[in-house]
Amino acid sequence: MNYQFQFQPYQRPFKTPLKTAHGIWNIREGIILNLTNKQGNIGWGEIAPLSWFGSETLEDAIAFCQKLPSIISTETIFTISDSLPACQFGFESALIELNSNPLVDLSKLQYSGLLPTGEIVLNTWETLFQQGYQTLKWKIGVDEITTEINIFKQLVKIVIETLSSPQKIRLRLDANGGLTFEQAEYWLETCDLINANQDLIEIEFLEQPLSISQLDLMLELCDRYSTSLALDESVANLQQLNFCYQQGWSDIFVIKPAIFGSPRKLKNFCQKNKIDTVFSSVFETDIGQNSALKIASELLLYNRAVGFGINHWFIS
Ligand SMILES: O=C(O)CCC(=O)c1ccccc1C(=O)O
Ligand SMILES: [Mg+2]
Repeated sequence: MNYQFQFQPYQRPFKTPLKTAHGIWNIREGIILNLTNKQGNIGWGEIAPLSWFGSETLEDAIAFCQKLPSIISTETIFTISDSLPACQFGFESALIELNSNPLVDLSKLQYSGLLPTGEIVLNTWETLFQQGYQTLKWKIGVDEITTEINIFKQLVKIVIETLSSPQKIRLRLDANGGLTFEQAEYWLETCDLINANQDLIEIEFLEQPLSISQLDLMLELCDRYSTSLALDESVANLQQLNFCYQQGWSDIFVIKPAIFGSPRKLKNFCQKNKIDTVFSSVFETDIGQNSALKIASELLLYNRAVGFGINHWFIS
C-alpha cells in the first residue's frame, strides 16, 4: 500500500518551564505528519522526540522526513531504523489511524496529574484533587534532598489533615535518575513509614531513582523496601525494556509510547510478558497523545493511572 506523505514541525511553549533532574525545559518541539491513502482518507501522526531520554533528536527526525519521497509505502514505515524510535511511533500511529477500528474506549482510563516541583506543590495538589485526579506525580531530585523531604512530609501531613476515608491520594515520586543510592534509601525509608502508618495517602512508587547504568542497585532497592519502584529512563525503548526484563526487573515499567518505538513491537512484548505498566506522556500534542492512549488502553493490565494529566502545563 502507498500513501502520500506530508509533515510540519511545531513548537509549543510551557506556561511554566518544566524542572526535572535533567534540567529546565521551556519549549516542546516536534513534527506533525499525515498519510493519505488512495481513497483520500487521512491518518495523522506525531513525532515527539526526547533526546535527553535516549530517543533521536528533533534534527534527526526532520532530516529523516526530508529525505523521504512524497509517496511512501507500508514497507518504508515498517523498516524505519530502531535508531529513530519517535519516527517509528509517528508513522506507525498514522497507519493505525488509517487502517483500524477507531472505536477504542478511552473513558475507563484513570489519569495521573503532574504537580509542579518545589514548595508550590503544597497548594497545587488540592486543585488537581478537586479536578478529579486521585493519582498525582511529583518530581524530586531537583532541589537539596533535605529541602525536598521536608516539603514532602508537609505535603503528606496536609493531605492527611484534609482528606477523610474513603478519600485517598496515590502519589508517585519521579527522581529522573537524579538520586544517589544513599538518597534513594532515605526516600524509600520515608515512603515505607508513610505507607505503613495510614491509608489516606499511598506512595504508589518511586520512579527511576538512579541512573540507567545502576540497574543492579535499583534491583537491590526493590528487595530492601516495600514501596514499589518503577523504571522509566531505563526502559525508554524496546531494546532497553528487553534488557531490564531479562535482568529480572519485576516491579513497574513506565512506558512512553511516543518515544518507545514501533507500537506493533510494544504490543507483542506486553502481550507476551504481562508486565506491570504505567503509560506516560512526553508532552506530545493531542495527536500523539490520542495514539498513545489507544495503545495504553489496549495494553494496560493492572489499571494504573496513565501519566497524561499534563494539559495544564501548556499555553493552549
Ligand atoms: O509520567 C507522567 O505522569 C507525566 C510525564 C512525565 O513525568 C514526563 C514528561 C516528559 C518527559 C519525562 C517525563 C518523566 O516521566 O520523567
Ligand atoms: Mg519519569
